[in-house]
Amino acid sequence: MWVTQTPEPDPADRSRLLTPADVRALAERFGIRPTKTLGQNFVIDHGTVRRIVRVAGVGADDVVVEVGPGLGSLTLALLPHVRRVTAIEIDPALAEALPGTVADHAPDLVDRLTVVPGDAMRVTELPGPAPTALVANLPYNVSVPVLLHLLELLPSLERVLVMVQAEVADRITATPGGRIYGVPSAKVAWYASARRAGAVGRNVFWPAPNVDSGLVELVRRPEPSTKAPRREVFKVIDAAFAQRRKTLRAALSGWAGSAPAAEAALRAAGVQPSARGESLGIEEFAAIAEHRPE
Ligand SMILES: C[S@@+](CC[C@H](N)C(=O)[O-])C[C@H]1O[C@@H](n2cnc3c(N)ncnc32)[C@H](O)[C@@H]1O
Repeated sequence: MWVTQTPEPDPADRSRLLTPADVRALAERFGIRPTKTLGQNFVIDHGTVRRIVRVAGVGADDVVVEVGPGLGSLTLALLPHVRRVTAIEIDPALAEALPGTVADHAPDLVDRLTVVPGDAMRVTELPGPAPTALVANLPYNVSVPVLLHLLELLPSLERVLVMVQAEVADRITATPGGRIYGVPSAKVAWYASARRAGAVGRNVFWPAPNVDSGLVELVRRPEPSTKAPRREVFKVIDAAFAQRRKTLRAALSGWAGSAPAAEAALRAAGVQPSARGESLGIEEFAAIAEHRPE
């Protein structure tokens, strides 16, 4: 269940959150040297994790998936407010350490936590009740594929609040017609409506990344009504943006088999063959996929 505003947490919650000194001490204790390849930038700012929880609007009925709990900064902020947190962590040392950290900082909440060690892009099922929300500070190098994989795998996810690189936040939330509208914007639109939900500076992390971050909120909506399977629609999107400066007639000729076949599919879908992919919404991509020549 979604509440429009989460009440301010009890001030006692603050003592459960990780301070900058806690984060460094935990990393030291577990021998964690943050790596760029795994996007390991840990949040050291109480205000940021509390803000993420507040903007996510999660409440006592929510089963939250968190990707990349790291040392537990966001996990500890989430646990007091929700029914369960299922945390998927690829780094075995971090996955192993997390229950102990939660037991130390919030012993009464450790029963609400399930840690799933592994790659969030490869999970095929999750233990426990169906998740209702994804709330995460995503690893930046894989944020879009992780998001798309979990939206597809977990139809019960109603809402998502993720922190991603600012530029990626712009791309996910872009609407047709602009220069930054592209594959992430169109594919995410298959599942959800997206909006920017705030900016976050780089200094809230240890180590600080070279870029600022942005919050993105997604709200699940019905998939476009089309007879074409999602994979086919995504093939059209990939082809349209692989050569985004070309007309759709040219860009989709490989997908359709020839330029005349692409033109026929576009006309049947009510799309101008001289248009470019950046002008199309998800419904139009779905209509084109539906008219793929036999
Ligand atoms: C940006 S850090 C966020 C850590 C923590 N949530 C925080 O806010 O301090 C990203 C985390 O994702 C983990 N990670 C990276 N790639 C992953 C993947 N494919 N699946 C699951 N976790 C991943 C990293 O090990 C790291 O803990």
